[in-house]
Amino acid sequence: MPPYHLLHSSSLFTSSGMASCSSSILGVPSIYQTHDQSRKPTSNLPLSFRFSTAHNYPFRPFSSASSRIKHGASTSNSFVTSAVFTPNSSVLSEEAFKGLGGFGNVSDSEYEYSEGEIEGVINKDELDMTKLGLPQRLVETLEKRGITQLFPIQRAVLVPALEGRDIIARAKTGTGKTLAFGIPIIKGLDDMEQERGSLRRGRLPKVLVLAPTRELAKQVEKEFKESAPYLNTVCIYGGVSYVTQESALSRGVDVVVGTPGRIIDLINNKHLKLGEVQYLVLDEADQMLAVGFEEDVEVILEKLPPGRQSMLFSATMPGWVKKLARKHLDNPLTIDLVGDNEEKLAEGIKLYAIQTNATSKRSILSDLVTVYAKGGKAIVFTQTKRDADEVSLILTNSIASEALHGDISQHQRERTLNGFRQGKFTVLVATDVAARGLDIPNVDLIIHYELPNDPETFVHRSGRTGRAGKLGTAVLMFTSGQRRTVKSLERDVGCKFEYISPPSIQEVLESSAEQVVATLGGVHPESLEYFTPTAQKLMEQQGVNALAAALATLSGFSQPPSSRSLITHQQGLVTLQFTRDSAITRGYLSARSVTGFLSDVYSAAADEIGKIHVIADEKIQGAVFDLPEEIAKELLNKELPPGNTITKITKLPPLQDDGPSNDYYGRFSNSERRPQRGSRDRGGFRASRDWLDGDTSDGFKRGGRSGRSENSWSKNSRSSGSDWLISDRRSSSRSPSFGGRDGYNSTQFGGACFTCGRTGHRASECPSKKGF
Ligand SMILES: Nc1ncnc2c1ncn2[C@@H]1O[C@H](COP(=O)(O)OP(=O)(O)OP(=O)(O)O)[C@@H](O)[C@H]1O
Repeated sequence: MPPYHLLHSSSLFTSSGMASCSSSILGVPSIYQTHDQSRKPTSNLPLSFRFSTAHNYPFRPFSSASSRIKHGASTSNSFVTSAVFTPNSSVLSEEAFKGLGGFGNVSDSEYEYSEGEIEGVINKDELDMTKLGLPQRLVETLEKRGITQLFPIQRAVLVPALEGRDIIARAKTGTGKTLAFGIPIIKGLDDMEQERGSLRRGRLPKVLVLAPTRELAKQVEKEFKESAPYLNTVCIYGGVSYVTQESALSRGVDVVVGTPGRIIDLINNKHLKLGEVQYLVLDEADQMLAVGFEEDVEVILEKLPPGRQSMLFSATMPGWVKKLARKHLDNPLTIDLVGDNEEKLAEGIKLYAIQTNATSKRSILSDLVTVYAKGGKAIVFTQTKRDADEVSLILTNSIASEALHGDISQHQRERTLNGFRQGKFTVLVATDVAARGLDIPNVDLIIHYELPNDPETFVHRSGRTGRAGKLGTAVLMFTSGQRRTVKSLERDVGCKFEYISPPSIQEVLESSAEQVVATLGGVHPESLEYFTPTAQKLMEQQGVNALAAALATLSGFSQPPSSRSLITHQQGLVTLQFTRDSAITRGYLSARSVTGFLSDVYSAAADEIGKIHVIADEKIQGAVFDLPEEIAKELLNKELPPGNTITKITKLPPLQDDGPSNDYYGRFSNSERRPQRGSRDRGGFRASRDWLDGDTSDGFKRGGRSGRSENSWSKNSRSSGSDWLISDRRSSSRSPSFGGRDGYNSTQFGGACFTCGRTGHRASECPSKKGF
């Protein structure tokens, strides 16, 4: 048997090693039985893996980018097939795909395969749950949940995991990592049970899964319980009574899933004994570090018996995770379905970015939810617990919403999440504690109400939608000062945003009406009978207006929507466009000349005007600006000198400065009370530590956030990470959530005077005007 290039933890990703190449371990008719030196890849690929959209795979792993098999050079002592299959530039050991088709043992070359070449090679049966030699009862429970075919990460992990290999793996969000370790473990337990007879009372756990958050732990527990209800799975986490967990353990247990703090407590009080653990899973290992669990994890790992099998799932590979892997994993195989260069987000997530400011973002938020979630579920991510509460409260006026963060009791958090899962309310406003691992089916929209702290958080937040192959939308809200950070984000994550404007009133009304129409479809026919006579009478009397009135009321628009600025989206303002005929008036149009013009026509308008934006079109001399509704109405009625026009517009033309340059333009940004810098609870990981394992007595002592993780999975992200931090820091000083400039006076005019150009007073109060 020739040696194969494997990805080892000893060098963590580069060294070579020996591997056996067993076949048909799952009863899969394997094309790849041995590494035959004589086989060479040709256009008839020996490697086979088919990812066809017809099978509804969670992402297009091997299709969009060319997929590569790298064949390494012969070494002096042996021929090394560096058969690293790189779907979408992912690094994936050949070992992981044993049984899926042969990697030829070939000469020193590299092959690029097109989508067409890759497709059509793998045998579909190789992903079919019924044909993998899995326990029948597992196949049946999975089938009942609609899980009939392996997802790529599950297929990649399955064979080596069943062979007993230690594994380090990563895959994109929502691609089924839980079952990737769950299926082989359940099969392993099933085999053990067959050998040893029925499961005895008081038995010690064979499986330990460590998760960084309670919610994630509960989810993994759920996945095990739903897939193998015949096993006893116990979830151990803080914030709830010890008694239930202790008695569950004493009854005998197969799988323990939990957060490190409570697990340590139960080990210490001797209710949890790890002496028979045969499988260890470290889920979201990098997150353990981020939330300060590293010490606990190390203590737990020391207590596990040697010879167990370990699997480590991690989105990034900070030094601590590498060290952990080196110390506690045995010659692990690395499976990376994300890769360095390609997009880190799961396929099917459409990304939008919208520039907002402190004043407008709340009103824009509810419109974004209306237009982009279309009545489905949405999660809004805020930076702080306080923001989560406030935003949820404000949204509740128009859309049913609840907040979720670490200050909410464990029981309430579970109620909230269940309510959201069941569709009792449609918008969850959460801090980043909900960013990782939460698997809530059919979340249509993610809104980043505040920029995430780092690219990984962006990926994980966004990954709460577009799960298991479904489509989803994520919208990033940012201020003008954060543009650079948004660009860094695109670079780091390998994604592209489509920049959008706030939804227009028309779009909001249309979406609301569509949602009402969808709800109408759910009215029970028997209920209809009660209302039909009245409906008929109304139709006779009012025709289509009757229906329109019903739609308007149900949409929450029984009163016409108030006007809204197209520039700031603030209610009660109207955006007007001023143009002058360049044939009549020569010269450059400036903001000051617009104010001057307005002063002559209607001075109240000049006094009340917000920031003036000059139109970016060489052929048009014009500008747009906001005015309060009443003043705008008056102005529109004024007679203007020939060659000048003022109109109310419904769509913004391209503007020279691309919208407001900071959060302090014109009087209209003053209306919102701004909290003082420092008075905010910054939330973040440290503050959210109690969410994770809140029952531990030492609270945050174990370290909280241990600094930003270095990311060795991605060469790019390390270098650009510092960019990110720099731009983030820079932007945070301007961030609306921290109140902007120190000493900001909420009653003071924040814009520049259009007469003299100085800040701090309006044109009407301009000292220089007195001399006119
Ligand atoms: N083979 C499959 N077929 C259909 N659905 C599946 C399959 N495997 C997993 N799922 C479902 O896909 C969803 C996402 O799975 P899971 O939560 O394990 O993803 P994940 O990769 O761990 O995501 P994250 O990185 O966000 O934690 C779950 O609802 C799960 O039940």
